[in-house]
Amino acid sequence: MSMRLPRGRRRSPLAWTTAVMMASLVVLALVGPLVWGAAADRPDPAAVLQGPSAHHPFGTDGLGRDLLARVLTATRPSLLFALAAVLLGAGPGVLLGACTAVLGRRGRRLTAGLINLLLAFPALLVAMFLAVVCGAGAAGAVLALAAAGVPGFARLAQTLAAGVAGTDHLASARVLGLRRHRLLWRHVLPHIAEPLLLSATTAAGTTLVALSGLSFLGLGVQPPGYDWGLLLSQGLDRIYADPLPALAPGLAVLYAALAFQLLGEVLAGSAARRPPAPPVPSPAPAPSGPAEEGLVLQVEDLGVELPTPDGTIRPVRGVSLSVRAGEAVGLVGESGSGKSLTALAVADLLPYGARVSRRTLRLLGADLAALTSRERDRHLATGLAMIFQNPASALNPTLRIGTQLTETVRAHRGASRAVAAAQAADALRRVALPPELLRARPHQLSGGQRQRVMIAAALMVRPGLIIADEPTTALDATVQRQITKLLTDIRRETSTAVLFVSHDIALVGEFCERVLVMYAGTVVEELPAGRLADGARHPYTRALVDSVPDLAADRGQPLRTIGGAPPDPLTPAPGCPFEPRCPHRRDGCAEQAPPLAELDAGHRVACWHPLPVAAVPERATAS
Ligand SMILES: Nc1ncnc2c1ncn2[C@@H]1O[C@H](COP(=O)(O)OP(=O)(O)OP(=O)(O)O)[C@@H](O)[C@H]1O
Repeated sequence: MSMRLPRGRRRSPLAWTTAVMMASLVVLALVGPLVWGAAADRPDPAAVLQGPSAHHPFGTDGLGRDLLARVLTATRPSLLFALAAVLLGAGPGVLLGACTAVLGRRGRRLTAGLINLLLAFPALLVAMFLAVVCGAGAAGAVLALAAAGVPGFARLAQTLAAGVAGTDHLASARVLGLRRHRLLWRHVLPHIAEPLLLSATTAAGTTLVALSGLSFLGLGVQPPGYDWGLLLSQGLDRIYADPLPALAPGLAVLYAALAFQLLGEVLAGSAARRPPAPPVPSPAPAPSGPAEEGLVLQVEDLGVELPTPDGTIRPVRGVSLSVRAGEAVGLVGESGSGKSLTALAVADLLPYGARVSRRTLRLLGADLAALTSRERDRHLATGLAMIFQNPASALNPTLRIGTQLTETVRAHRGASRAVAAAQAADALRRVALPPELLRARPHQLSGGQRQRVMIAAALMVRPGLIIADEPTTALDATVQRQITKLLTDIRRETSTAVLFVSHDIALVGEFCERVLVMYAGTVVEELPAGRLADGARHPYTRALVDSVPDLAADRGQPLRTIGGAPPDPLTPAPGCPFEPRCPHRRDGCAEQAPPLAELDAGHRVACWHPLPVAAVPERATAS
């Protein structure tokens, strides 16, 4: 986390003023008691309650002690007590709020309810009540203000953590099976630390004022100790005769509070904000069907339901797929066809609120539904790796590459730091990256290098299956080829299976051995990749293949697209979902959805009237 100011800010008058004010406070807090401490405590019966003079610029108090020395000396306790109250309040508050990003659904609800309940009590009243209960004194006042600050920090941390909860790198860390406390310390707190620190800075100013207020009311620091609040209260009796003994500590409080506010303001100008979104894994009930020999992944009748503001949608319906060891299976379809949700359902990474149904869900032979949630996490962590579309967001920007590569094997396989580092260096070499990159941070790498790092991270756990969700979409064509070649080499060398999710049917055709075509949440055709170009029998698959431009295409003509739009997931029609867009539709197609029927070995299609193999397809409407 960097708190350095941008060049412009560092030079701005506001930044300079803030720096000078903060520096003066720090210096006074450090040297004040050493330089003026003795004078501040030395009584002088001959100079009791004197007004300002050359010898005592702010006058003296009832025991003849020099008030300037006392105000300067009070800088240290005043600041220390305020900072202690902020830290003691921020610690539990931040933990309470941030843990909502890693807790299960129930835990998150309970925590959110608790935070809401705490926020219902006015902070200042709570502070005064607790100060009375704890008894007058500095410790009681600090604890009271700390307790009153907990709900505010908790709410802020909860809101910020909700933003982190939706990020790919937290999903990556989850799929690696990291325990909750690791997720919290490594993947949530570093990302929300900056705005929290800014908020704590500002809170230090308001807490200082509140603490002075408690001392002023006699509930805070007690004599013979003193802070600015107590000095203010002692000077108030004679404010009409000698205003300075009351004004000086009051101005000191104002000065310090302003310095903290400005510091927060200046730092906030350089802080980055992150967008929020709330996802978590979802449970899956009911036992799975029988295991099939040789399958790395066996999915039967998978369905996903999602609540939306307009009603519940079923973006994945009755999807069945299987992947064998070392095989590459492509999942292809237009945007919104349900590819990613299918992949996320397998990895137990669906968004919050999603409901999963399935007849069978087996990874490496194990029925995921039959495992306890801890066993399932562990099985997924060691059996499956996920590569996301955007390697920039899938890697944690605050951690070095080495840390990100090693943390899974250290957590799951108990590898020592040295062994894990050696394995990470090997993994980097296998993806053609120099081991020196272990010390680099994600921002120092190119997009292609980051995606190689993601693949290296996947290799570290030696998974049976890699799910690659649009792994090359964010990369240029050359790097795209390098990454798919790398995945092919890894697959051949290690027999790792790959489920390759992409909207690019040409790429899937090249990379995969088998292809499943999805439309409106269902699989409409499954066929060997080699038969895509001329053997596709579903009109939708044909249209997808035909929409791929080639070098021979006439550049004067518009690119071929599929006319019409996918069906509204809120109002699914009873018949074939592609019927309204299908150039080959016939009577009856709209009445009942066709089942996924086997045409010949390895080729299944969900169409009432599959296109004949030899037919020259009627091109989909150009639009
Ligand atoms: N969290 C969510 N809440 C509501 N609807 C969602 C959510 N996530 C996805 N959907 C909807 O579910 C459908 C399928 O989404 P999914 O991401 O699986 O599609 P996709 O085929 O992977 O598309 P893309 O290639 O654009 O990612 C889409 O209509 C999408 O709008």
